[in-house]
Amino acid sequence: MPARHVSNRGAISRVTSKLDTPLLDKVKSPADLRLLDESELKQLAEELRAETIDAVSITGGHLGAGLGVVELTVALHYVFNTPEDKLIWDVGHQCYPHKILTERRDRIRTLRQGDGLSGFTKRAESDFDPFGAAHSSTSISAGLGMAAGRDLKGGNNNVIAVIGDGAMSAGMAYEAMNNAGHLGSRLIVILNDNDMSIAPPVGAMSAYLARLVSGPTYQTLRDAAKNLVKNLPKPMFEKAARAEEYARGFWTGGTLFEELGFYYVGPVDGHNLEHLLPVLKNVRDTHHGPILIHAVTQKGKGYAPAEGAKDKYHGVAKFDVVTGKQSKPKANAPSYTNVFATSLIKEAETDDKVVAITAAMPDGTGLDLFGEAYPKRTFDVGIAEQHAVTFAAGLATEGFKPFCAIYSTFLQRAYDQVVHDVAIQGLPVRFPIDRAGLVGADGPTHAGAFDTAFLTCLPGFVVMAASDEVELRHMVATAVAYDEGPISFRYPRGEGVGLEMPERGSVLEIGKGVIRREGTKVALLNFGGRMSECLKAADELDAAGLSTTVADARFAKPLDMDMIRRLAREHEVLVMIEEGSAGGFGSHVLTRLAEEGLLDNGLKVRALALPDAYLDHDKPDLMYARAGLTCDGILKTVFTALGTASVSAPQRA
Ligand SMILES: Cc1ncc(C[n+]2csc(CCOP(=O)(O)OP(=O)(O)O)c2C)c(N)n1
Ligand SMILES: CC(=O)[C@@H](O)[C@H](O)COP(=O)(O)O
Ligand SMILES: [Mg+2]
Repeated sequence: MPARHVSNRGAISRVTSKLDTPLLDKVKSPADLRLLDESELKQLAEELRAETIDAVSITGGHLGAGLGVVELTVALHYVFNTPEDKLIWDVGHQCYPHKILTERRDRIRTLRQGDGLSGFTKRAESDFDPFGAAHSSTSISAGLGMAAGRDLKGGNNNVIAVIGDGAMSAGMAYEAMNNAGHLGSRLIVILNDNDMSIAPPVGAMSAYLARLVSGPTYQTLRDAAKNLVKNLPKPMFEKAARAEEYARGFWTGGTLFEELGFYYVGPVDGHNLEHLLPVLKNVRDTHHGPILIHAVTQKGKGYAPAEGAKDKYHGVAKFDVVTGKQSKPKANAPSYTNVFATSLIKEAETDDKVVAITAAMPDGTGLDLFGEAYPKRTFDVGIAEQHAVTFAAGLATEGFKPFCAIYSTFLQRAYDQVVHDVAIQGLPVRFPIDRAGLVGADGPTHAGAFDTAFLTCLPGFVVMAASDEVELRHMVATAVAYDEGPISFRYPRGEGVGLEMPERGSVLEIGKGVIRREGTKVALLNFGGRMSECLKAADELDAAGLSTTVADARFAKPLDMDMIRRLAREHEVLVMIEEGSAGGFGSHVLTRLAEEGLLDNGLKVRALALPDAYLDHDKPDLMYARAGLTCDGILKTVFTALGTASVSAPQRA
């Protein structure tokens, strides 16, 4: 049964460009691009860069990465016969120039908006997107699979995977390269080395690449490369194949890649079409493989505000093109991320066992702040979530209190490590889970939908969710104090509700929830970030004469069964609400109610969770409304349970 995708089917404006782009105007698709003369491509790239900047200034999104691959995008679609030749973008956040060149320029200003273009590559969106992305380091595996499929079918098309230096720090990339080297498939990997991840890169790989790029050969080549590449033997590998070593380590010797069975070509200047085009043509026409082209680029290239920014404008709000000034909405309250980071810093002041781990997301998780306070107790392991979890487990065996901070969606990548290396051994690793629930513009690939379900099924795991920023501060303190085994606490992307914050969190009693307001007929049992919607619904239910209790479960494991039994016995309707998929909090409550016979006496019980579907990107509130997880959805559920569906929600003033 195909997975369902739910999106807003409303109309959306297709704002078109007002820029003067005479060459780009001729290019609706790569077929048009390939009609241009090579001498026109430099100007086309400049127009494409301007269009990308203008579009993202309106939509916001991932700008820096796309600016870094403008020339590469033009060269790849010019040399290769896309979409027959498969072009895969790793992570896919750099795909905006690609989308503009592949029949989507007229929609590029709908990027990341409801019913608009996805911010990543997406199969359902275009034949030019052979593989969906957004989580990093998948492109080589997918490309190798396509190459193997091609060979089985006797096909002859090329497969090209473009992967960044950051994405190359993930284990999956090596698994794929190792297999590619073994298979000897005709696969082209382009390492887009801009010496940047989201933050400056970490790890031995980035040091290795820096050596290759800074090596004397490359430096010399960069000056003389123009002549050299023009005289490059065609195809270069046939001529050099006799000198296997020479062929594999062409120009500068990418030993690491050669050992994995790749022909290494590079480094080449990824912004110089006169370098790129002959190399890509040669690689296209050779029958050797797999080949890795090491392209050196600059994230944010060609836009001064991006080039000058520490994060190279990796992810931006709408901005003024002239000044680069981003228009970020004024925050009404500190973000959950900031509350987590400041709370952890506070705890670490008096507990030197507290350490923190991030997988290449220091800013996004707030561990950049923790790292400023405690640099020796902060570890950025690169885009390597699997390693991060087991590394944290190792720290826990040494008596430390590791806070392994990974977004919900990215924690999915390390699930076996969570089970095998942490849970089964009962190691006290702490999991701060940011971006829990729906995240909005990043869409289904980044939704934090499944962590409650995949953690509550693990014996010995303590699973918490913060219903506001004060609760989050308490949960950080609780996680520091709890040393009996693994513990997680989830919290949403964005701002808190604007509460007065205690200086320091209080340690919560494990497995105990709290009643926020007392009623007698309806009970709303909330787990996580829907608390404000529950309180709004309770106001409306009270106004409709339906006295309503609101409880904060705080824990999905262990459940506060004393409180749940009381709610079930003392109310006619019990509704559980969570920002997660089925199989999580509500499912476990239902199971326990059934086991204890609490469903036998006519209790009207409903479990509100995310639908069994992938929700396309939009504003989070609209997505939650579509999921039935807002005040109106709760009201509708209660009235239907009471059989008073005809009683519509009281008309609001
Ligand atoms: C598995 C996974 N972890 C983390 C992220 C968050 N993330 C998005 S882009 C990025 C950096 C990618 O660096 P690189 O591959 O060098 O691409 P660049 O942005 O430099 O073009 C990260 C860590 C992700 N998309 N997937
Ligand atoms: C492309 C990618 O995966 C990250 O840049 C992600 O989009 C960050 O998400 P936040 O904006 O929620 O930090
Ligand atoms: Mg990079």
